[in-house]
Amino acid sequence: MQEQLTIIGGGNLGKSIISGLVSSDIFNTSDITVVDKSFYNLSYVKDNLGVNISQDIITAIENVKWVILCVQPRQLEGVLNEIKDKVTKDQVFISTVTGTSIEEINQLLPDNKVIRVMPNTGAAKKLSMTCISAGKDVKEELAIVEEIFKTIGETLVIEERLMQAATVLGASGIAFFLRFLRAMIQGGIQMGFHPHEAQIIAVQTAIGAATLVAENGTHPEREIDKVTTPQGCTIEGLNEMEHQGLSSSVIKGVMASYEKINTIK
Ligand SMILES: NC(=O)C1=CN([C@@H]2O[C@H](COP(=O)(O)OP(=O)(O)OC[C@H]3O[C@@H](n4cnc5c(N)ncnc54)[C@H](O)[C@@H]3O)[C@@H](O)[C@H]2O)C=CC1
Ligand SMILES: O=C(O)[C@@H]1CCC=N1
Repeated sequence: MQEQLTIIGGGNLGKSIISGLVSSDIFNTSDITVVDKSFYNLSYVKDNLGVNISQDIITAIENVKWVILCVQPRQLEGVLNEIKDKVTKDQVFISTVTGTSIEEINQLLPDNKVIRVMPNTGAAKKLSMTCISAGKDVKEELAIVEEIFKTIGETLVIEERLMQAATVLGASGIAFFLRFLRAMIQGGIQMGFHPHEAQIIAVQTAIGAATLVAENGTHPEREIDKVTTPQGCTIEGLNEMEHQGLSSSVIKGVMASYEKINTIK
């Protein structure tokens, strides 16, 4: 793409998105700029990702078509107030900011098209799940944003009312799956593997499990049935996990996260 892209906020998610984008070829590296207050984050970006860096937010968005907002919810209002008198109508704002609606952003940037996206840190490996929503009048830009995020993983266009749920399932979901993975590794160590061996086995098994469902399109329980030999060790382990509340605690955790997200500002 010939146009330029600026990311405001080169923190955890910003760095993951940039890592993915520089290893895809949708933008030239020289057309990507990261602006951040933190020199520490900027020097990481410069040294490892090779894109332009800036601490001057106004200069960094000048003549740039696409602006990704990637700051924490509490930081967003300050950023929008800083730039609102300098933006031009043709600039499109792509917000990753949790819990902030398109309408709220349009209150400060009334003349700009705004698209909400919810990627995850898998973006760094081009394995993001990115949910996207936009208003009715932004069809053309929505298609381009889909194209951009498709280069760093899977995308799904959703209604904006589902953005909070997408955040919990798809973005926080990275942490939820990793906690389960950690528990598997701990079990492996207790059975006698060195931690690094347990990690190799658990990680590859997780990739295999997810790939079976992704590529076969089957329900997870169908793939579970293929593993559970009658009276075998798998069903013994699964039933004990359920007696201890595995599914129930995961669903309760997801819902606690969902309740919290509606209070974030
Ligand atoms: N970390 C994750 O996995 C995900 C985060 N999100 C959302 O993305 C947004 C960013 O999250 P993180 O990257 O985790 O936060 P972070 O705190 O790691 O990064 C935010 C960055 O913005 C910079 N910043 C703050 N105010 C600024 C300003 N006025 N001008 C320039 N730079 C400024 C900070 O220095 C920091 O580097 C949040 O709204 C978060 O809820 C969404 C999905 C996943
Ligand atoms: O924990 C958070 O609030 C953000 C949103 C999803 C991932 N990190």
